[in-house]
Amino acid sequence: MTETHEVTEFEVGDTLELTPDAVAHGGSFVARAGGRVFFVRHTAIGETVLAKITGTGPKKRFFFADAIGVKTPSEHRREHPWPLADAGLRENPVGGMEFGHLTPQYQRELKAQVIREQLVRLGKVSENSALLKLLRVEALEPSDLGWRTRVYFNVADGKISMFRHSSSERVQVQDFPLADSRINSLQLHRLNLENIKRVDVAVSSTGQVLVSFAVVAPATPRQVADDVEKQCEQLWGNLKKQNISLVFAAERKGGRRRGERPESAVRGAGFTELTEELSVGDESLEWNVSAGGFWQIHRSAPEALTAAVAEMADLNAGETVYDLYAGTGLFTAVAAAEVGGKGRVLSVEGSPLTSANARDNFVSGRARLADSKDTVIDVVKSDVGAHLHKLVSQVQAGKSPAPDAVIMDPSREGVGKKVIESLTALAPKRIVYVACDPAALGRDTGYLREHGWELKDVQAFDMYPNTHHVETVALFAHPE
Ligand SMILES: C[S@@+](CC[C@H](N)C(=O)[O-])C[C@H]1O[C@@H](n2cnc3c(N)ncnc32)[C@H](O)[C@@H]1O
Repeated sequence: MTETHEVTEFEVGDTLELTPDAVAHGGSFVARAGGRVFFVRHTAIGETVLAKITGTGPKKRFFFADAIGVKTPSEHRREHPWPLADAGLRENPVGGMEFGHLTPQYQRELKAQVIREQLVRLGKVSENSALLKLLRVEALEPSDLGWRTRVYFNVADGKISMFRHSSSERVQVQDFPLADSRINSLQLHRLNLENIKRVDVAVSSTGQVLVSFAVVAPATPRQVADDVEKQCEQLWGNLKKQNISLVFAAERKGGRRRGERPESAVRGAGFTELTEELSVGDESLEWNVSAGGFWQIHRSAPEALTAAVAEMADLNAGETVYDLYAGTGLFTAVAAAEVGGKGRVLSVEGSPLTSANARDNFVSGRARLADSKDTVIDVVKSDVGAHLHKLVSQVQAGKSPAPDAVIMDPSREGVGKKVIESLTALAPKRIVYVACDPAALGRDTGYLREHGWELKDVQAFDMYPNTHHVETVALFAHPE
């Protein structure tokens, strides 16, 4: 017998009462009403809200909605730390702090639920697995604010601004509570930024501040630089003494023509790269990172992630390691010290700028410890999939050493099927997967399991407090 359910027709703009019963990947919550599924933002599991429908899925099979009023609040609610991002105070709040209305501990519980759900649903890991039952998302620091060392602002009417949640509408801002206090203390909102489209600010662990301005044509970086530098000096005093550098570059629109040299201007302290540092015992590792090059954005991420990766990779002296999606070489440096002078590390990164940073960091020796002084480190600028494809035949022909372990830390889209096929052919003993998107990790876990790999360990870190994002580190190996 077929059961029939009455289905209510809904339209964008309708309001209705909803009580979510689960958290979804992406920061919304799942609720059901009138035979339909709703993905509701700015709420929590178990609370009843008045929600307004903001969009629909294909054939109106599901709907997107925003909570616009709370009828029965969750016990996990708190006052949002940033009124501009508080959906309780305004419709269409500023984005970037979509979990701010929830206590940090509850945010971490939700993130753990999302990781578990993606690993079970897409990765086909058993929901009864002890690894998933024991999974907790660890806080990196006591405070859930002030952790971002990299922030960008758009410019609207000459003033720094940020986008409303899922919108291209910009709102002028005075500060950003997730930003490191050194960024907020610059009071960038006091600058008049005519002819500037975007401002990127980065502070390093060594106390440098790099402010990059994207200049809109027909104005040129040099035309804009003197005026902005003057304003910055009035606001912050002598830039060299303050260790602040200003970089002005033409806004990049659809890439540049071959051979075209971008005009740029540098003012203040004059550096265009930041030096990042990580203490390791009595020594320290250093990496130079260009403006626009990749570095982990949470202040404590390098320490937490290198510890988790080193523990899971469990490297031995003399081993060969691949560090894929290697950035400026954070994990390459740690792996090189573990495998020592008789080992080797292959560091593959696709961005020309970031890969050039990595090369320089290892050639100069700044990212080497005494133990890795003589380690062979090959820095390759390439797409990971394309390079692994080439390596499979080289390794099989005995022209290149097979990897004992692979570390991979892709961008949000994950690694995909082809990379996993190549890795399976290369047959490392361990694969450590650092994932910033639980859905991509879930999907890739499914592919890895299809190729005989087993999930052996999983740890998660709250590297993005007050947002729905989370970082997961997973270990895969073949069954014993
Ligand atoms: C999340 S970052 C990780 C960087 C590094 N592991 C770290 O912790 O500093 C991912 C890096 O992968 C690079 N990347 C993304 N897709 C790539 C691809 N298909 N091939 C090579 N590199 C890629 C990006 O440029 C970025 O530097």
